[in-house]
Amino acid sequence: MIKATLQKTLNSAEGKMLLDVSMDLEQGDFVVIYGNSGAGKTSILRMIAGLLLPENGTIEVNGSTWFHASKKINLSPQKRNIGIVFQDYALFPNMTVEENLNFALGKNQNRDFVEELLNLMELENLRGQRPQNLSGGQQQRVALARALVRKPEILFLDEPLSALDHKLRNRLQDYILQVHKKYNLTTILVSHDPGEIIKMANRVLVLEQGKITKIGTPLEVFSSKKLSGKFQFTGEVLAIDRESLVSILHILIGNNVIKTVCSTDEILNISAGDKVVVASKAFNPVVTKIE
Ligand SMILES: Nc1ncnc2c1ncn2[C@@H]1O[C@H](COP(=O)(O)OP(=O)(O)OP(=O)(O)O)[C@@H](O)[C@H]1O
Repeated sequence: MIKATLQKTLNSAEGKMLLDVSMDLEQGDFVVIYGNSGAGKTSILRMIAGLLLPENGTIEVNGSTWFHASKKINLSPQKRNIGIVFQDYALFPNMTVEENLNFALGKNQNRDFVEELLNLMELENLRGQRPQNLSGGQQQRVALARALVRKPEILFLDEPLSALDHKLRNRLQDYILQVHKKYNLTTILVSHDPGEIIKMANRVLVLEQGKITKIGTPLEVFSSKKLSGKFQFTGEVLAIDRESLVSILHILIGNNVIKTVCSTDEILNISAGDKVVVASKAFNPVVTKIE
């Protein structure tokens, strides 16, 4: 269980911004922090990890106090058992895959766990390779395995998949879900991708200007009651052909682009690049076998 109350004044592009959040996460939760660039998502992770000092607040993890401003308790990052994966893999370039993992082992820790992770992440055949010889997806699997070597209770993923193409993202998401369940982790992911969030998370915290403005399941957060339909997909608007009465939206859903006709009034506040939910009640789809 993670209980945290955090306050810190950050310097945003528009001037000072007070980050002021409270969260109460259960063991085994898969939580996403969702919000605009600069909202303070990474700062929250860094504070819980002990890499950024809050001005005020408390952090309690599974009954032990990691940070308590007024009691002057502040555990060092090394004593906070968290695995972290960032977007930019951050692997040691002069070490092989296996050496990168061994380097993260604790003093008295058994090497068997490195073997288990190499096996689980399907990295055995790459164990002797240096990072520069690996694809982005392979490097990120190594980074994920390395983050787990110390058997953390908590896994932080700060947009780890945003540099990968769609297919690789999907595969990596499956690896992440697998380790999250297998090791009963409490996972916090920073993501901008509603599709990814719906697939992975059981809870979403929406962060705006340093404050949590919404908490809920992914569907509660990304779809309104008005949109409750038999089918709901999340996607990204690629382009809009606006006509006088109707407009055609080109929406990327997974690997597919769909075109949908909307009344021009209905989509006045939507532009290319927006994330949207597409819902429908009124049709019965035809399902045809393709393989
Ligand atoms: N140590 C710090 N002291 C003061 N301000 C900081 C500090 N670190 C970051 N900031 C500022 O706090 C704001 C929030 O940064 P943060 O990286 O947490 O945002 P974010 O939501 O993760 O954004 P992005 O999605 O772009 O990564 C930014 O304006 C940043 O410049």
